[in-house]
Amino acid sequence: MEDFQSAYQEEQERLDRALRDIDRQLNELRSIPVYTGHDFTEQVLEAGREAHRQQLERSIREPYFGRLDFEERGKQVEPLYIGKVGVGDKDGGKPMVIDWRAPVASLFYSFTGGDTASYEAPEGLIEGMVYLKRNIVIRKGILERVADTYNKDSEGPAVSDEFLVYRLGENKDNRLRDIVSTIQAEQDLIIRAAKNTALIIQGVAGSGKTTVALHRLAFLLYQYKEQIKAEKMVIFAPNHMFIDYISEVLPELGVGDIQQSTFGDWAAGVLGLEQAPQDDSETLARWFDGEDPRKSGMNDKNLPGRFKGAMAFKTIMDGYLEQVKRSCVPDADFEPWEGARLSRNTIRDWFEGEYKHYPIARRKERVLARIHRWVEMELKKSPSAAALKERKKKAQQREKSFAKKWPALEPAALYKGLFQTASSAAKGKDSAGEAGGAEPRIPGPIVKETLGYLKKGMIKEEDLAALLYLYSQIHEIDGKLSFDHVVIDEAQDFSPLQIAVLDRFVKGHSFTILGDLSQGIHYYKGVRSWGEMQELFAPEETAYFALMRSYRSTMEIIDFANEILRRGVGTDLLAVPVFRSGEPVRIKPAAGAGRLAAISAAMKQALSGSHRTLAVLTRTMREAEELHRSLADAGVEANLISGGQRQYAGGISVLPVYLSKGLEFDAVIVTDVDREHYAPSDARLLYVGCTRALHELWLMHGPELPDYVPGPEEDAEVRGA
Ligand SMILES: Nc1ncnc2c1ncn2[C@@H]1O[C@H](COP(=O)(O)OP(=O)(O)OP(=O)(O)O)[C@@H](O)[C@H]1O
Repeated sequence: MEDFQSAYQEEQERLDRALRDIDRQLNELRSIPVYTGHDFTEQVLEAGREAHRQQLERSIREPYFGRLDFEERGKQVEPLYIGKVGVGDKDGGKPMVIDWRAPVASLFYSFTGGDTASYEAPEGLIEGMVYLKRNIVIRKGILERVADTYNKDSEGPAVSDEFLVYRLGENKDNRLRDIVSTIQAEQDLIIRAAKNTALIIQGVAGSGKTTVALHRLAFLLYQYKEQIKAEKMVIFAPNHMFIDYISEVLPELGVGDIQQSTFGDWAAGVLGLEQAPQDDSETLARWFDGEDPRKSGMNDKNLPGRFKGAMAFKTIMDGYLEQVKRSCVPDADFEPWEGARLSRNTIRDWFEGEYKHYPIARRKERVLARIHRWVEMELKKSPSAAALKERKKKAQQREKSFAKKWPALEPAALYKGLFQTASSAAKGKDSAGEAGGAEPRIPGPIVKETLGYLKKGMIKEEDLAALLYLYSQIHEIDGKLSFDHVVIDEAQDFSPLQIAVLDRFVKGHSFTILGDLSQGIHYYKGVRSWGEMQELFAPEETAYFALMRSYRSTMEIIDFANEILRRGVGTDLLAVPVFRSGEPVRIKPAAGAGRLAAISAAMKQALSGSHRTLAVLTRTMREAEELHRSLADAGVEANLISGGQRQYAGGISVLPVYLSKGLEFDAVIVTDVDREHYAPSDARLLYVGCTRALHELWLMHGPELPDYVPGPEEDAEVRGA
């Protein structure tokens, strides 16, 4: 106790000094008149002062969150204070606060006990000894808490989780938050991994994947500030509501301007589509409301989304593109007027020889421009002004009609051509080889269905990766379209082709790809193993990480959800909980006439404590709508969340499980947990629902629980296990 008091006293004194110093620096900066003139050098200096002012203003509210006493070999022990923003000493000496992204700050995260500690600095490996690791909570300039997670002199555990558990026990509002003060060693490795590597991260539910990805972006911007720009980085998220949910983290970390998009929106922009095709949420709604092709005997290879996302489909497209290239140049000489002729062989030589290294649409452009130049040279040979005028007119018309003889080299036209060729080949009008249909071929039902809607001018989400691939083969991907770094969240729902296509838009395979195979609920698309994505890169271009610890939910909830996975999926990707205990999982009957009353009672109880967010999860959108209506009739107010939703408001939400992916709530009530709603193949879906809960989980069940759900008595066993 005495120790604690002296630590608190010490930190209070140090904080007072730090705040006085920051305040003095701020006042000095504020006393310099703001420059509004036109001198460029002065403008740059003013921008620098403004950025510094903003940093100090952020810093004065919470200057730092951690302290590490480190003795670098051969030097003296020094207390290092670590904050979200680095603050220099007023007199230009040692920094008063070290930015959490600086090399030395990595020790604060990576040190997990032991006699020596080391970190990578630009000048090489620095070794030494850690004496103290301390978490310090400061809010609005007031010291609230001091907690030592390591003290070399104490007898306690090497590094304690106490502060982490305190942080995890807090209730959440409607936004994801930064975790700079409690980043764990295994997360820090990912955050600080080198830029030019395709990182593939398998992380159990609640292991911090989304959070880690956002911190990694902030790290990359700090570490590689000369090479990358915020506006050239993108995070692909599953839907707009999720983008809203994560929108606070980057500003909290002092980072702005990073693009946040869905794959569909971005693809629509590149392809020049007026709007993104049928939103993923519509496909999901249809799928979960009953249109499940597995029921009509469609297998994995015949599922359009899986087929069109496979690398075998790229091979088929490559075959077709080769055919287009071969037959692209019109099989005719060009004759601008009688007596002048450019042979088809010359034109083909230009196309296939000189311009070979250009993408195909560029080649066509170049050839047509060259023909035009040739015409101009020929025109100069005209015998008279009248002949010149006459020839010019004719040549203009004939150049136009010659250009029209070329096929339209645009992704949509080529894509349709591919399916038309495949259709003719299947009808035996054409040989399989000429159809670009060298094995493997496009399955007949997919050809028929796709052609059906392409002819009506429609495009589906499942076609986007292929269209972008064709785009990348036809056009140059210029600087405007390329990225410095790409983050893909919920990557288990991405196809290998999507990643392969994105690879063409990103420099140096600079990817952070995160997902959880146990949450792969989109059976009609996505990957079944990370190997499918690793294969896209050379071994030295990629690295794989697994995050097994789950930080979101209590031990009771994680043990319960693990059991669903163990029984229903048979996977060994089970989450390891942080030692944080809470309420037992409640499994209550709620069927027939008493269903609504039971759900309302559970909601009331779940909200009786300090919980701020509650989700009531149904299996389908239709059921969510019905339940929301019934609750409103009974006077219970809640937000209904549907597919197109752009914002997440917090409070009480009613939504289908599949839309809750990526989100989290203080308490979760999953309704209708019975065999009718959750088939044997739905264990992953139920797992997603259960792992959304931070502190409390309720399962409201019908007559018979699915086999993979532990019953009320068994749950006690699961907990005791
Ligand atoms: N090191 C940490 N310290 C404190 N909180 C953490 C830490 N890591 C993760 N969390 C918290 O755990 C929760 C889950 O994080 P996040 O949503 O990023 O996980 P996820 O792996 O993307 O989850 P899911 O796959 O289930 O969507 C968040 O509340 C986050 O703040």
